[in-house]
Amino acid sequence: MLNILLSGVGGAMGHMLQTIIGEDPDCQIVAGFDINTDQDTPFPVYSDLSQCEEKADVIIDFSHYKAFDSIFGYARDTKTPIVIATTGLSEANLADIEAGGREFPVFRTANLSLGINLLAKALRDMAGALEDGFDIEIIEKHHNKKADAPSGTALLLADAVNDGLKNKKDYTFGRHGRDCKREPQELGIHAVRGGTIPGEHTVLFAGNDELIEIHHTALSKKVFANGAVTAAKYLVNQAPGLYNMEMLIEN
Ligand SMILES: NC(=O)C1=CN([C@@H]2O[C@H](COP(=O)(O)OP(=O)(O)OC[C@H]3O[C@@H](n4cnc5c(N)ncnc54)[C@H](OP(=O)(O)O)[C@@H]3O)[C@@H](O)[C@H]2O)C=CC1
Ligand SMILES: O=C(O)C1=N[C@H](C(=O)O)C[C@H](O)C1
Repeated sequence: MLNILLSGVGGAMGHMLQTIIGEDPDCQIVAGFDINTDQDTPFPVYSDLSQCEEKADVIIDFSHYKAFDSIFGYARDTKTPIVIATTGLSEANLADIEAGGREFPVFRTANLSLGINLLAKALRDMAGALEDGFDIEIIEKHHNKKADAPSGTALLLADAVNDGLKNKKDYTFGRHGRDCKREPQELGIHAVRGGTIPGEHTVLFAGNDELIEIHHTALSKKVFANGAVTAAKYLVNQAPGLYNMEMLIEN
């Protein structure tokens, strides 16, 4: 039985994880973490993890960038493997993750779907081949409750494109004004928010008289929750290090 500490219990993903883990005979949630501990759960929820007496095999974190120091600090102190799905992390947070990976297993990805990660791989190859003459723009659409913009996935896809380019692009976040003509070195990233959209990402390669559009739609939040449980099962068997979805897929 895999014992999980769930971070972000009261959030949209926290609720989806409780459903998915509840249906999995090989996993259970033994404790939770959230800023709000007044949750209707069969396991204890802590806002201060120094109070947590339960021992988890792995932590799954879908919370908020402001929660990062608490949840990651607990993982580091207890050497508990952690799957970090939260987006909007700072450069300092990423440096902590890098350092933490030298001491215990750390899995981080901005998107736990198989499709987005296969797409990222394909974009790395495509970008180099289309380098000359194509302008690249990324458009992401999410629900109206999303805190961060652009999405972590849009940045993941932009980084994958840039990895494949000899001449790296500069990211331009949105575009408005009377004097903002597109420059060739720009890679535009645009965020749309509304309703309950679970997550859509489109990468445009716009050339002369031709347009390539590569599109991914998450049809529900389930795809992320299932991906998180798969990542947790994979991570508990790993040595200290940094892990991501591409590594899991290739495993
Ligand atoms: N990598 C991936 O595949 C995916 C990543 N995500 C990411 O996961 C994160 C959560 O998403 P989602 O569930 O939709 O967001 P929600 O806003 O619905 O949930 C976030 C939860 O974290 C809690 N929280 C907020 N601030 C703190 C804090 N300082 N300390 C502890 N807990 C806190 C919230 O409490 P309260 O409501 O009281 O503020 C809430 O319960 C986001 O960063 C999102 O981008 C989402 C889906 C897929
Ligand atoms: O907040 C969300 O909902 C999502 N966040 C992730 C992101 O920022 O890329 C992943 C997914 O698109 C859903």
